[in-house]
Amino acid sequence: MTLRNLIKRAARYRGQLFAISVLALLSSVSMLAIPALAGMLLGDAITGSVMQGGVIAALLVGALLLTTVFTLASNVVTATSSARILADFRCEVFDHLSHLPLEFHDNSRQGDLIALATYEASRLSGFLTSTLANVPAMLATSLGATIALFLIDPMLAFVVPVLVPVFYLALKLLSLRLRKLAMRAREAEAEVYAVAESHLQMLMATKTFATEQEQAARYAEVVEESRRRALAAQHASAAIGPISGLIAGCAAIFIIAAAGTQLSGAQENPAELFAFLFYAALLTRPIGSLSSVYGQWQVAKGTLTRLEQVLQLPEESGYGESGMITEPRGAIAFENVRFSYPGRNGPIRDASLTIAPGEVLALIGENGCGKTTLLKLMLRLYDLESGRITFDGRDITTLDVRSLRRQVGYVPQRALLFNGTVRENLAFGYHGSEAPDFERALSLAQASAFVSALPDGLETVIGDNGVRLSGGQRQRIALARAIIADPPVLVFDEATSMWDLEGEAAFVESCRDALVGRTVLFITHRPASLALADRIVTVEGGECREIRPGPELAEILPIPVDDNSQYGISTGSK
Ligand SMILES: Nc1ncnc2c1ncn2[C@@H]1O[C@H](COP(=O)(O)OP(=O)(O)OP(=O)(O)O)[C@@H](O)[C@H]1O
Repeated sequence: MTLRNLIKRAARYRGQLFAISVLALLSSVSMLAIPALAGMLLGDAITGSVMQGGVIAALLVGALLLTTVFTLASNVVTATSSARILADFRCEVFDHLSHLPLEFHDNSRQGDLIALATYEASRLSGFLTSTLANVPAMLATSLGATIALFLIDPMLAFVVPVLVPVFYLALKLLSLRLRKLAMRAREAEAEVYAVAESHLQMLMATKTFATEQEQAARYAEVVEESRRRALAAQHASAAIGPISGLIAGCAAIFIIAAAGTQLSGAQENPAELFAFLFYAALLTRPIGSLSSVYGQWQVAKGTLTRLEQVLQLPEESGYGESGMITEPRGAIAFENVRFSYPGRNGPIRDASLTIAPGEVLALIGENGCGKTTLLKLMLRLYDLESGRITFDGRDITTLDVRSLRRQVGYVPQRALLFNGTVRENLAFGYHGSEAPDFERALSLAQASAFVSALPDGLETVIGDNGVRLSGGQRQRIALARAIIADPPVLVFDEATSMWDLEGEAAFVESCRDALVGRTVLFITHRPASLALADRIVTVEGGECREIRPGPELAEILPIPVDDNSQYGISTGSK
């Protein structure tokens, strides 16, 4: 199964792999001439035939030159192809990972996936180009050397087949152990990536809790484990070459001894004796390499299995040509929606909710009741257990997910920014053909003042996750980004939770006009934002329930009734 997968995968690069094989073959063919010529040269030197010796020496230099040129060319093509294949593997793994459902990512370790897309992919490309493509040349050298030995002494015809099973058995025993060790080494290496990544992400917490020593100790622990496991695998792998070399060496001695009677006449023809010895020596090289190919194949098999495990996972459904949304209105309906995360019961049990185009709806409810989950379900980031969600009356499962998601400007609880300039971050979700209106979006998101105060304005680089900005500033950039995308539906998940009250009030004010005609869903408990809502819905016990203005709303809101009125919310108690 794995071999078939590898062949399928390698088929895409047959041109490059063929070129490597041919060059390596040519190199080994020219190399095969060397023992015969060297034998003749030595024989002539002993018998004193100087004239012929000059020609043979020239031929020998020619064979050496050819071998060097072909080996060089093969190495260059190997390096070029390996880099190409690695780049393709990386992109394929990355592309597949970004199309896998969120559920997969929720249950995976990022470090593990990064290891897969980087060093595991490089291992496989190396195996294909440096090892597999050289197998024909190794076989050709072994076969050529064996034939040459046969021609010199036919008695070997009986000796060589006897050696094959001995080789096979020794290799089988070694490689079984190697495969297990390589798998364990791979797991430990992935753990090193995972711990390093998590440590860097948690650096702020590490510093504020002053746990640098504990983190360093934890990292040293996984590094040590990885070192031990890698060493064990390398020892097993390193043993294969010398052990097979030893067997091959013993075999060469055995062959010489077995063919001793024939070679006793060597004094008359020393060229044959030398050629024979050189071919016997030449034979040990490809046999040693072929046996380490076997070991490397065991390691590559582990890598390939892991890659296939991920690459065979089905991508999110809904990526297709059909189900495009051409004239969005922004009507959304949840109909008896039920959804549970894997291994959990809930949080959404039977949620029904209808949102009209252009309506502004606030979702409230206690922590963990399922508000964010509802928004994610609307974006089809997870599949429902039962019920359905519609967009403009069409079941979202019949829509192209990209088309659906492009109708929605989603601002998550934690602003997701990357290490680029403010401008690049703002343009991240923009698909329009005209230049995006940065100024308007920044002004709506109350971000114009602070962005123009940044050292390079829009061109300021904001660091990983926008670390060089404050929490509220990050949220403003994330919000401006959603506005720039100009979608008919805007979804704000606690998007202003870090804003100062003044900024939030100004945002609400500017939204009154700017967001007219758009469907807006937002999760918030902040009165200023709630003031925007046409309706307020709470999520309770996995269901949605509308809250009418009145004492209930006053009870839910974490501020006095009088303060609510200041933001234009009617609690009905006056
Ligand atoms: N990826 C996940 N896998 C498993 N359970 C999850 C996942 N995401 C959320 N949950 C669980 O689902 C429940 C609802 O989470 P959700 O984020 O929707 O709550 P919320 O109402 O938005 O909460 P908050 O007000 O704290 O943001 C919680 O109990 C949470 O533990």
